[in-house]
Amino acid sequence: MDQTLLPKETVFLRLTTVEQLVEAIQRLAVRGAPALGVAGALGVALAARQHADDEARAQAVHLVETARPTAVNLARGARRAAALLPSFDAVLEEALRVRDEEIASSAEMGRRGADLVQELCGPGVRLLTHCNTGGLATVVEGTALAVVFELHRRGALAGVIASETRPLLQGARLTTWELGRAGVPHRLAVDSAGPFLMARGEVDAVILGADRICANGDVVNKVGSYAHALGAAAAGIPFICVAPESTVDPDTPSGDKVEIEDRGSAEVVGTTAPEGTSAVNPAFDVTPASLVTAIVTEQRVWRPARPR
Ligand SMILES: CSC[C@@H](O)[C@@H](O)C(=O)COP(=O)(O)O
Repeated sequence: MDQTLLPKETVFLRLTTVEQLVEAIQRLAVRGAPALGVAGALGVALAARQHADDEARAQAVHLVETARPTAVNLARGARRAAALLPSFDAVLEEALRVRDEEIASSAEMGRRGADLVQELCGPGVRLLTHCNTGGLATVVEGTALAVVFELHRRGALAGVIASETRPLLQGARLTTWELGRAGVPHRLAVDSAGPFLMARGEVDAVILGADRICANGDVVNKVGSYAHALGAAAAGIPFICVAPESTVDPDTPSGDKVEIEDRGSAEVVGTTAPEGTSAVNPAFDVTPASLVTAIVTEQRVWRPARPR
C-alpha cells in the first residue's frame, strides 16, 4: 500500500523491479523497520529475477540494502536473502520466511508488551505513541501498536494519544487511520505537546517502536522519540520500546555509531517557510538506554536502564 497517500487514498503498489522498490522505500511509500526488512528480502528476489549477470545482480542487491541507512532491518533482510543467491526460488522462500517471522513476532510482542504495560500501569491505561508502528510498518498488527491492540482486546486500555510525527506525519496520517479501523479510542496531539501532557498527568506510559536497538540498549527511532523519553523521565512514567529481535543490532555498540538519515530541506520547509530556507532534517534520533524503562521483543523484556 502506498503509505504516502493514506489516509485519503488506499492505493496498492505493484513493484516489479529493484529500481521501483528502491524508489518506493526512499519516498516512504513502504516504510517502518520490520516492513523494510521484508521489502529488502523481497527486493533481492527481484534482483535475482532481473539479473543473470553476477555483477549486475550484486549491484542491484547493494541498491536495495542501502536504500535507507538507519533501520537495521533493511540491510539485514536483504543480506539474509542474498545469502541464497543466485537461486530465485530459494531467495523468494527466504524472503517469505522473513515475512512470516515478522508476523509471528508481532503477535508475541503484543502479548508480552500488554502483560508488561498492565503490570507497570494497572487497568485503564492511557498511552502516548509516536510515529507509526502498526501493520503498515510491519506486516500485520505491528510492534508498539500490537501492544495497543492487545490491550484494547483485553479491555485494559482507556485511550491512546498519537503524536503527529513531524514532518511527514506518520502519526497523524497512519497511526490514527490504523487505530480508527481497530476501534481504539484515540486523540491526536502535536509532537511538542507530549512532554506537557505527561507532566499534566494525562499519560501513564509512552510506547513506541525502533529502527535500531544498539548493543547497549540505546534506541534509535523516529525523530521526536527522545523528547518524549525526556518528558517521560521528568514525569516519572515508563518509556517502553517494542521491537522484534530483527531490530536489535549487537554489532552497533551505541547510538552515536548509527548513521542517522537526513532527508533534506524540502519536506520540512514545504510551503510554510520563505523560499530558499534550508533545514536540518534528521529523520531519527537516539534515546539513551538510561531513559528506556523496557525493550520488549518477541523473546524477552530487556531493561537496559538497570545496572547489569
Ligand atoms: C514498527 S516500526 C518502528 C519504526 O520503524 C518507526 O517508529 C519509525 O521510526 C519509522 O520511520 P519511517 O521514517 O517512517 O520509516
